[in-house]
Amino acid sequence: MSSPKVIFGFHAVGVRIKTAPASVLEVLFDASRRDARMKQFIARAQEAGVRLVEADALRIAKLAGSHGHQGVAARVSPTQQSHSLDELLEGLEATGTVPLLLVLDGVTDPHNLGACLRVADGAGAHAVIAPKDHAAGINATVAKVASGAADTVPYFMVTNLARTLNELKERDIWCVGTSDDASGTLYQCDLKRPLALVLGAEGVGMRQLTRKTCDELISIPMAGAVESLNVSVASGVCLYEAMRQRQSISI
Ligand SMILES: C[S@@+](CC[C@H](N)C(=O)[O-])C[C@H]1O[C@@H](n2cnc3c(N)ncnc32)[C@H](O)[C@@H]1O
Repeated sequence: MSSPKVIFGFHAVGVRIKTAPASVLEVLFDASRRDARMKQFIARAQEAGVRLVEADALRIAKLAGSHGHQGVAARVSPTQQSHSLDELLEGLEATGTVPLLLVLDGVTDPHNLGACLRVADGAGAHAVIAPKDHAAGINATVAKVASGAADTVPYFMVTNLARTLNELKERDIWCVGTSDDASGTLYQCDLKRPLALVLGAEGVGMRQLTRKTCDELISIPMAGAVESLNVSVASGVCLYEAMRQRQSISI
């Protein structure tokens, strides 16, 4: 995963300071903001020993390339993803951890990818996997929307998604595809086993080959007039159902 050179927003910058302070080259903050959130942010940055630079909102907006910076932006060096997908899976196997993976087949909108990473982090997914072609990479917008999860959830972009799904199946990871026209539902599906949840692109859903490669297809019940959910919302519904089943929490 190559991280952005500039990240912005309280969450994205705060998580980077917390998880990889050495990669933070400098943090620019809007010196005219004197509110409690900014004061707390500055105190934590000082505690972590990162370089703080006072700046005005215009300079921060220019650096961030966006007005959604909340008065905070950071120049960061890329954090090297320390492992490959294989190494990650072997690590899970070695520790007896049941894999929970989110596979996104062609999600191109950075806001959707950011939201998927955020919910993957929330639900404890071990990685997000996407094809190299036809998918968004991690950029500053993704990092901002992900609120720090772009630094905590490994994102693997693979050359051939169908081949990767077959490799997951060889490792006994059950590949569950999601589509609003599938006859089985999420709630009938056993999500406690080693699992890859496969979601499709914003407009067209999963590609045919991806669909065919899945072990099972499921739908999320829709009670209203709208046919489908946004992909990040669907990711959240599926991942949290997996989390609920695994923790045997009743809701
Ligand atoms: C906006 S939807 C795409 C809808 C598209 N018409 C299709 O054929 O899947 C994006 C993705 O979210 C997931 N999704 C959305 N609503 C769903 C539902 N009701 N059941 C299962 N998956 C759903 C699927 O993975 C879908 O590919």
